[in-house]
Amino acid sequence: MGAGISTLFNARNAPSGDTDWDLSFLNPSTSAAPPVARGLIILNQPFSRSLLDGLWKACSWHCCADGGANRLFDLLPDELRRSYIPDLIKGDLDSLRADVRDYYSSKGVSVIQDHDQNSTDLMKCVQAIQEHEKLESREYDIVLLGGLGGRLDQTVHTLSYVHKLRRMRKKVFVVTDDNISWVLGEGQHRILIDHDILGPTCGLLPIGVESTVLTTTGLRWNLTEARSSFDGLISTSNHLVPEEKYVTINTSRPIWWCVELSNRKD
Ligand SMILES: Nc1ncnc2c1ncn2[C@@H]1O[C@H](COP(=O)(O)OP(=O)(O)OP(=O)(O)O)[C@@H](O)[C@H]1O
Ligand SMILES: Cc1ncc(C[n+]2csc(CCO)c2C)c(N)n1
Repeated sequence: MGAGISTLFNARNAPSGDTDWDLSFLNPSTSAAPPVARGLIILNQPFSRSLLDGLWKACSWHCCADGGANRLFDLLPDELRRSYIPDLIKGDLDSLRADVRDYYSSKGVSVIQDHDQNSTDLMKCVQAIQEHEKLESREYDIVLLGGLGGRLDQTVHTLSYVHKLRRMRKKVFVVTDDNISWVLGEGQHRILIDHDILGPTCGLLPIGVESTVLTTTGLRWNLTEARSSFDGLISTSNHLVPEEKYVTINTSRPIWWCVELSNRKD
């Protein structure tokens, strides 16, 4: 594959469909300054302190989707709460508690109520990050904390919405205590694997497409020009190979890729 290290953090300018992925922002022991701007959207789902700490540091803009602010507030001890002040709380605000709203308002956080009943709080927050990008004239990768694995309708919404966001060529990662996952657009991908934080399991999920043709390297059960579909073959419970530095995936259509996060329980 043609893309070298210099394009690692520059996927938007990479040749279409030829993308390198670096997840070093997940590793708290990686001290390098963030090479890209990232926005964190905290959704209303449980998450651990260690996951929050890592993602908070990796992102320069922080937003809570409605009840996501309750999660942030409740997870932090009083003396630490003031070190984790989001830039924005946004949603229809049917979940945000009054005490949480009062606390963050008193710290100067914008709390924006959007009553639109045709868009979810997740969508409202992505809209906010787009507005922020315009103001700052720079693009942000997006990290969603939560959104998979709770209510099935919300989970499918996250899968669908992030699948649709790929058209904007944004990097959108969905992170939970169990997984990091994102949509690989059609083409060739090379994913740098830090075995200290990723694995052992992973999956390639043909959600939102009729079918896709996959060729992989770096997995225990590789695929070669194999057609995958929701109604047919799906690679679940696959494994990373400990000796392999990269996983490569070629896909003819967009596909959800997920990889387990290790050492994340606290
Ligand atoms: N059980 C869940 N499973 C998965 N994601 C969730 C769940 N609950 C909330 N979320 C995510 O967190 C966001 C904020 O949720 P919150 O509970 O504050 O509002 P909601 O009324 O449930 O969501 P919405 O208004 O978006 O329908 C949601 O937009 C969704 O992305
Ligand atoms: C066809 C259709 N189905 C469901 C909803 C409900 N809905 C979707 S997003 C949202 C906002 C939640 O904060 C609500 C209530 C709708 N509008 N249209």
